[in-house]
Amino acid sequence: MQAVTLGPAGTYSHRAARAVADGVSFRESVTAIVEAVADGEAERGVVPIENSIEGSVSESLDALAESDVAVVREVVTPIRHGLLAQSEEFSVVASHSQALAQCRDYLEREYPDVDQEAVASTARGVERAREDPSVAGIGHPATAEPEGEGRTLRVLAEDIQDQSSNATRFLVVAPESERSDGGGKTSVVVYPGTNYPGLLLELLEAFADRDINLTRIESRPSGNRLGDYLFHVDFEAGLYEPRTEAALADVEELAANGWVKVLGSYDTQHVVE
Ligand SMILES: O=C(O)C(=O)C[C@]1(C(=O)O)C=C[C@@H](O)C=C1
Repeated sequence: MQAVTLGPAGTYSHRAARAVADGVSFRESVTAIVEAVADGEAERGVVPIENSIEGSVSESLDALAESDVAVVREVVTPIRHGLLAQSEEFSVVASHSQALAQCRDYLEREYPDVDQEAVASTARGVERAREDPSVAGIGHPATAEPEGEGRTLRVLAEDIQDQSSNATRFLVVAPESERSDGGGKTSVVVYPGTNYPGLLLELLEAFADRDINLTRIESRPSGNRLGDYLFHVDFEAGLYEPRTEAALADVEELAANGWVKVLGSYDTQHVVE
């Protein structure tokens, strides 16, 4: 199985993708990854969806809501950041915005005068540090060694994330035709297309009445107008279960003026390294 994920080589997404695919190639954004799967260019895509410190990756949520793909697995992996540079003498830290945010307190405490630069991925920041002595990157410590040509960086500090138990959840996306009914979890996106007192309560009751545990609910702007939202809902039940069918029938009814996108059922895989 071939997968596309966020590049270049050495990103945390790459580490997650390696656990589910034999071959991995790269794109520059999560939107491009989801599009590659939707357009049939790739069999699988691996995108970060949520981090235990920084919360949701909104670009991934929006790409899932906008494209016709299925979710076939989730991968949860610990994120332990290192600070990598040619020497202690740097004036810029370059990394993915999520990684910079996960290390906010550390950077403010240890390097208050250093500028922060958001780049497309942690590996892209490490690449910048390899080329430029005034730049440090934040990334997996193993990326201090280049995969091919290039300078080996010093690992100036390890475990610099603001909470020791930092973890990111990735979703594995597949073509829509591979959507599965089997699995312990299911993801749906609901656009009610209406707004009245108690709407959200009714949405939640559809699951509560069937004793289905929600693991996440996240609202995102629909993009149509201010105050108009769609909801990403993840829950602990499979589409094959009658209680899920009953809950989703209620959800379809309350979204009669909008739409419900069922992304599919899947299981969780924990990847330690
Ligand atoms: O830049 C990377 O290494 C990525 O794979 C992206 C990403 C993210 O978007 O959250 C993945 C895991 C970490 O939380 C930090 C960055």
